[in-house]
Amino acid sequence: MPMPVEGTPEFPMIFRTRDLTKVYRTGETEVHALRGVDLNVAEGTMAVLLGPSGSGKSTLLNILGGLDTATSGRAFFRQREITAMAEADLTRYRREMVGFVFQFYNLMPSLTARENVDLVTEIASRPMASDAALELVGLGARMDHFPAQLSGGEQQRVAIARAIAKQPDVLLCDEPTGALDSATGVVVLEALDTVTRELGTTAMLITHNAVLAEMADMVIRFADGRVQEVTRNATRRRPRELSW
Ligand SMILES: Nc1ncnc2c1ncn2[C@@H]1O[C@H](COP(=O)(O)OP(=O)(O)OP(=O)(O)O)[C@@H](O)[C@H]1O
Repeated sequence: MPMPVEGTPEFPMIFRTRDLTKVYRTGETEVHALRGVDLNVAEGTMAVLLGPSGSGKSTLLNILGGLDTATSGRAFFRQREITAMAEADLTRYRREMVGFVFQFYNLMPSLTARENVDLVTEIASRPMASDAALELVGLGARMDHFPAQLSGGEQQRVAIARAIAKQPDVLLCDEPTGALDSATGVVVLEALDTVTRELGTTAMLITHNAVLAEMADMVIRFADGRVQEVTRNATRRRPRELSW
């Protein structure tokens, strides 16, 4: 079957970047974190980003998510140029469109799982119910538990529920299983896989585990601040089907 032509109305892009660069300056030192990134990510894609430590993966995700700004080049979210947004627009973009999941869960220890998710749903414009979000990640029975009463994997699933409860258009995940053993990691990735399939959410997932490439539609390999290679899988496999 021929590959669909990217960027057509039938196959629209959610993210596009053109010659995106990022230079961090600390005193006299310059770090070229991104050295010209050109990338197209189609709507509804599960993208996995692989590459050595320091190759620029987090920097790219942070710019796409409006947490950081580029030094030069352009990045678009659909028809909107992220790299041209003023601070207030970036904040609105981030709040309405983007869900983040990080390696560390950043839950409020004094709030239950449900209350942690409520924090986001209360300020979102079209949230799903917190209970429904927690059900989606398999924590329906644990909604009234505090973070200290939950395992690491369960806490990360609360963080995923929190990220998806506002029904973001895109979910950006920076090493979400980095702090978990592989058995727990599979459960967390299953939750991510399920919610993104059910909600049709585009996801970009940074990992050091090359096995996870198989759960992606699109695999982006980074090296030295550049996209070294983009490959596509005909089908995306369930995390539990992967051999770890
Ligand atoms: N805020 C910052 N100030 C200065 N340098 C930074 C900053 N953030 C990142 N860098 C540098 O930019 C480069 C790219 O970092 P980045 O975190 O994007 O890489 P990464 O591929 O995500 O790495 P890892 O897999 O270790 O998370 C690194 O050399 C890093 O030290």
